[in-house]
Formats: sequence, C-alpha cells, structure tokens
Amino acid sequence: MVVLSKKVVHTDLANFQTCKSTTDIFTGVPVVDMSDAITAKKLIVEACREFGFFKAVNHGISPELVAVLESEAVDFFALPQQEKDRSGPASPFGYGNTRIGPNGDTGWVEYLLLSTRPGLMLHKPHFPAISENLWFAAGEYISAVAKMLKGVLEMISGELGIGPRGCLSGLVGDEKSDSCFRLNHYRPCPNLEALSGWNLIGFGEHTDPQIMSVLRSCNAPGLEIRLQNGSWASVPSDQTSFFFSVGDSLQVMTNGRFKSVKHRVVTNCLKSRVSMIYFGGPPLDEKIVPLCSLMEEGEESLYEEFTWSEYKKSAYNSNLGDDRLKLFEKIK
Ligand SMILES: C=C1C[C@]23C[C@@]1(O)CC[C@H]2[C@@]12CC[C@H](O)[C@@](C)(C(=O)O1)[C@H]2[C@@H]3C(=O)O
Ligand SMILES: O=C(O)CCC(=O)C(=O)O
Ligand SMILES: [Fe+2]
Repeated sequence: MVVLSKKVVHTDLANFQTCKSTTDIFTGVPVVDMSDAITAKKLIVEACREFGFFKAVNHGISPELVAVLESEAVDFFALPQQEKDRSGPASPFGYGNTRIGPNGDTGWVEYLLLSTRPGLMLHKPHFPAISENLWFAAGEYISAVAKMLKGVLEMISGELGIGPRGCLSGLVGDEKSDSCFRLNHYRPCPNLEALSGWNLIGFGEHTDPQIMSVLRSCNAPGLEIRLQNGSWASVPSDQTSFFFSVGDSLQVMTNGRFKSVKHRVVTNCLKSRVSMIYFGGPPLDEKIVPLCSLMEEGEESLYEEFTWSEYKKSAYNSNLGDDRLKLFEKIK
C-alpha cells in the first residue's frame, strides 16, 4: 500500500488547486434523445437556457469510431514522458503537462491540443509523438462530431426561429472555422480526499470561449458544472453519450438568453480519466454579435462588438477562471 505523508502532499502538490470533496451525484442533467428531432430541439433550447449544458443520447455516432480514438489516446499518454515532451510544450497546440494556457494556470492533467483548421492540423512534423493512427482516428472523430454539432446548432436556430438557415451552424465545421480539439488525460491522483477531505483539481473552473463544445469521456467521474444557484454539480460519467456546453460566443449571439456554463474537472484517486473535446469556434474574422433575427424590438446588445479573433486574443491574456466576457459587457 502506498502511504502518502502530509509532507509529500504539501511539497509536490502545492502548485495545484484543490476543492472540497462532494459526494452528491447530480441527477438533473438534461438528457436529449437525438433520434426524436422535434422533441430534441425543444429540450436543447430549454437546457441551454437553464444549464448551458445537456447530454445527447441516440446521437448516431459510431461507438467504434470513439473506441478507436480512445484506445489511440490511451497509447499516446502511455508513451515515455520524454517522447511525449517532444510534441510540446503546448503553445497553444501540442502536448501539455500540468500547465494550462500561457498565464501560469496549472491542473492535474496532461493533454494534447490540436487545431482543426486544415493547415494547422496537418503540421504533423511539430508533433512527432503522434502516430499516424492517432491522426487518422482524430480526423475521423472530428468530422463526425462537427457534423453532429452543426445539426444541434440547426435545431437551436430552428427552435428559436432565427435565420437565415445556417446562420449558426455555418460557423462551425467549415474550412475557415477556428475550432480545436483536445484530448485530456487525468492520471489517478494521490488520495488527498482520504487525508484531508479535499480533492485535487484536474482542470480548473472556466467557461469555454467558443460557440459550443462537445465532450465525451471514458467511464470515470470528475466533470462538474456550476448551476445557476452557484453550487457545483457532479455530472455522472457516461461513455456512450456526448455532453454539449454553451460557450461564451453563443451567450453573446443569443444576447444572454443562453449562458456559457462554468465547469471544472475534479480528479479521482482510483480511475484515470480520458476525455475528448471538440470546441466549435467560428472563423477568425467573424463578428460575435447577437443574431438580429432573435432580437426583440428595442432590445439592445448587452455586449460591445468584437470579432472571434479579438475575443480569442483576450482569452489568451486571461487566466482560466476569469470572467472573460466581463471586459466586453456594455456599461449601463
Ligand atoms: C488559461 C487558458 C487556457 C485556455 C486559454 C486560456 O488563457 C483561457 C481559456 C482556456 C481555454 C478553455 C477552453 C479550452 O480548453 C481552450 C483550448 C480554449 O479555447 O480556452 C483553453 C485554452 C488553452 O488551454 O489553450
Ligand atoms: O476534460 C474534461 O472533461 C473537461 C475539460 C475542459 O473543460 C476543457 O478542456 O476545456
Ligand atoms: Fe472546458
């Protein structure tokens, strides 16, 4: 048995944030059956208004496609540290280990962050540790998930009665879209919980800056979302489903009708967790403004006008947990 002394906890793990352990499993995550399109679009809009988050089942994505990518990801993270480091440090793309972003954020996580923009995705020589099989599996997975996300955005615009067709879905999954893809690996962590009642943070609280993110993880717990009442809710893992989160850009495009969801990952001392997230972002020069067909008469934008490129730049100057939209709110 490995005994972890208090001293080790204080020295080796001092750079990582912790949070008070919660044992409650949240049972209120909205579940959307994608095979019933009429009901699905209503539920999606309701969920985006209330939680900025929902789980999609019967989504039609091949489990084999997902399993192959997961297995390639597991093999990648099992490589010797030196080998993985040859594809890093992430800046922002590439292999990263415990450092998140450029401004000193840390987490108990190692990851691979890739751009899905054709030119950047193909910059394989920069990432020598990524095998042909992993590139291929990631490419197939990204195409399938981007298509699913486009479908969800179509449903949202249909349900909200906004047009023209493709005004939302046309922004993601296109050649010019600035989307990215991330594989995260949370190693099992020292059992801090037993020692102190606190857990290590794998990925600190934040909102995603893009339009919508699509997350799939293996059957290991850890993802938490912040509810409107301010409490943290632990999302039960489900490796057969996809979790959709509203990002800051969609909050602006709906003029605050949808709220980007704060989320974080808390580590687990027993199971390692592998997650794969597709962040659907718009083209760099796209203006992020409320969709005019959604605005009621006399309604004003809550935000100053900005492009995705400006927002991204500002995001990369911020820390993970910052309220990034605050800088762009109109002062009343
Ligand atoms: C600390 C940071 C990491 C991040 C860029 C940032 O400066 C603030 C936003 C972070 C985030 C969160 C969602 C995604 O994981 C991500 C890729 C993104 O687009 O914004 C990360 C950025 C990152 O890890 O590079
Ligand atoms: O790994 C996860 O489950 C979530 C990570 C996340 O929120 C992110 O990478 O932006
Ligand atoms: Fe996130």
